Amino acid sequence: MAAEVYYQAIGTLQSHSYLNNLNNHQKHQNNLVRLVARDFISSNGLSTRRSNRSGQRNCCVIQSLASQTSVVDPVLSPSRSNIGDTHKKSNEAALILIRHGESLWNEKNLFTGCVDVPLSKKGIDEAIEAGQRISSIPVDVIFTSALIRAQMTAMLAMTQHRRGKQVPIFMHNESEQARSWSQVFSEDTKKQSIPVIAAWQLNERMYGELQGLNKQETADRYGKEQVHEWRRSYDIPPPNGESLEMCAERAVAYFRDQIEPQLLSGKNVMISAHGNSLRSIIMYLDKLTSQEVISLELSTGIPMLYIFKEGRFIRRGSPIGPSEAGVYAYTRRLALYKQKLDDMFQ
Ligand SMILES: O=C(O)[C@@H](CO)OP(=O)(O)O
Repeated sequence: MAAEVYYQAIGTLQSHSYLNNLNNHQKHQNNLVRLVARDFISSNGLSTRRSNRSGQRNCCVIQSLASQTSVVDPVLSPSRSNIGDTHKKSNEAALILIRHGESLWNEKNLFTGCVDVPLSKKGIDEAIEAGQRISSIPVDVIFTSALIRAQMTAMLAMTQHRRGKQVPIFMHNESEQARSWSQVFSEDTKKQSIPVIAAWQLNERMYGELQGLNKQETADRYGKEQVHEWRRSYDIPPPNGESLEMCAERAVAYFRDQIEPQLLSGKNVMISAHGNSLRSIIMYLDKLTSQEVISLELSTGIPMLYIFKEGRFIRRGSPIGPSEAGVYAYTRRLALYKQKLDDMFQ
């Protein structure tokens, strides 16, 4: 008999907490659940029918055509970690995306774009909480934008990680001198570090002449619809700024050229970036259309986990907390990593 699984019951998929659309929250939540379900289904050879049971509007019922719907993968030891494993080539890796915590300009409701503004007090707390949520997920390499709010978020989050001796270290490759002056001369110390790579290509989309303007005042002046078009349409740029499409050209190209090879080699990657650079990357990962991406909203400081496996990205939601069992059941590799951390810190 075919097994029936409610989408929300697969581990603890928390896509809804990742979304923060103030006006159409529920509608977008349903859309995203459908989109994620569609991807899950296509990557698992399943078919769908919509539940008509009351109270389950968000649940896309997945009916397995196969005899099982297990999300547990073959045994693979965790990739390089501080707990004594050697780095093994693997076709599976974790990918964590985090939009930076609230910045001082988010707090003031100002268009920020490429202006380099730090986190607010609330943003600092959000980054620390994000770190707690992912503290038992392996991270081998970190990519951040060149902007301080994304870098603060990554570093604050990593202060919460249970990684033991590993230390995140910014790579300075901007010149030969920077490279040479930041060299590490101990192989052991190198093994105990997590490279942090800052790339301008992951920066927030450049907001042109809107940078520094108040979002509400701009809507009052130019009209809500015009401002919504500037903020969320795919291919309409704000005055002298980048459209999401333009932002995607550099952010997705960077992801494909620099980040995918890391995942392919089995390294677990964290990316700390921005609302729009991440929307463009998620559009690529989840194969969203230019219509679908309009309703994709990301909250500040909420991490999202993907599993990269056999060339596919499988969205696994946002871990609620470090001990959330469901997240670690996604793959045996994650479960083993967490188990080793638990044993170490007993
Ligand atoms: O101001 C910005 O840079 C961005 C993200 O905060 O705003 P928006 O919500 O329009 O994408």
